[in-house]
Amino acid sequence: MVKKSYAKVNIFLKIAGKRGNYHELVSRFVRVHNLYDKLSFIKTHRKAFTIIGNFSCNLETNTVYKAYNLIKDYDGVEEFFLNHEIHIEKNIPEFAGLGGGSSNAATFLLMANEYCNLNLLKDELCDIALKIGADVPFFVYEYDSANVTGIGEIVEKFDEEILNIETITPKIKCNTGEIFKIFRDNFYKEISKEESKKLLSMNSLEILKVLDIKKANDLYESALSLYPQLGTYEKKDWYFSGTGSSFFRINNGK
Ligand SMILES: C[C@@](CO)(OP(=O)(O)O)[C@H](O)COP(=O)(O)OP(=O)(O)OC[C@H]1O[C@@H](n2ccc(N)nc2=O)[C@H](O)[C@@H]1O
Ligand SMILES: Nc1ncnc2c1ncn2[C@@H]1O[C@H](COP(=O)(O)OP(=O)(O)O)[C@@H](O)[C@H]1O
Repeated sequence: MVKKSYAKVNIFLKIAGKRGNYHELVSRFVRVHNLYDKLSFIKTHRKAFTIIGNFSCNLETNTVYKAYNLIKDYDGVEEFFLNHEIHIEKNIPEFAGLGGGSSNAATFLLMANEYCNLNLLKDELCDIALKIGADVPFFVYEYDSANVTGIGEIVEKFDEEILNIETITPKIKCNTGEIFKIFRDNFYKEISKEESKKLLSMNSLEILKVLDIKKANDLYESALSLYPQLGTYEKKDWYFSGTGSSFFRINNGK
């Protein structure tokens, strides 16, 4: 019972509006094939819910624990996790804009659905996923590439060639909430409907040909103003994922 839990990057990330304290996104999410954690369920006699892994967070804030709490009342789930430990081999850096925690929660839901015979449909898993975090639905659908809108709940598969993505993650702990706040106060702008339609229809390689790092990610300038050290990692053909701190480039055809 082992499953890979992939990282993602945001090829582009634009803001389309406000929803309460949140912001609506227009974004292309793409799975990073060579960067993943591994989740496994291993039989145990411990008789207590257990997650084993190299995290900086405590159990209560772990996304996998949040996911467990949302499904534990389904038949057989509690019993299953009294008898199986969850092991997570962490390779995706945290606070990285690579969605590691969100990906782990989605992978856990997919595995629990299978091994506890819950028979939940993807759309039902997506409703649960959204309660954990905005990026979790993307990972539940297991698409290589998708257009993601709303605050993350609208996920539409995008057909394109598999991208060979290289990432670097500076050791800078970017705070997502702080970055959105600076954006709202100092850099706020909304993408137009026409621009949004255009980007959502273009493939990722085309998009990156026409956008530079600042135009591709509306949150980059806000992140840079909070964490100026990020600027030292800026290089030609590299882009910024989510709220950072990771930069990425595409190596297809190189
Ligand atoms: C912007 C993205 C794009 O992938 O950044 P990364 O986390 O990947 O870097 C994500 O959607 C982030 O989602 P997630 O990391 O789950 O954010 P949350 O923990 O839910 O939100 C932390 C805080 O950021 C702000 N927030 C988050 C998401 C959003 N669409 N609008 C917001 O304004 C809110 O103030 C919220 O309290
Ligand atoms: N299973 C998990 N793996 C990694 N981080 C987690 C997990 N559960 C909760 N977190 C917490 O989530 C935050 C980072 O989220 P993560 O998804 O790794 O990165 P990002 O939001 O930068 O893409 C940190 O506060 C981290 O401690």
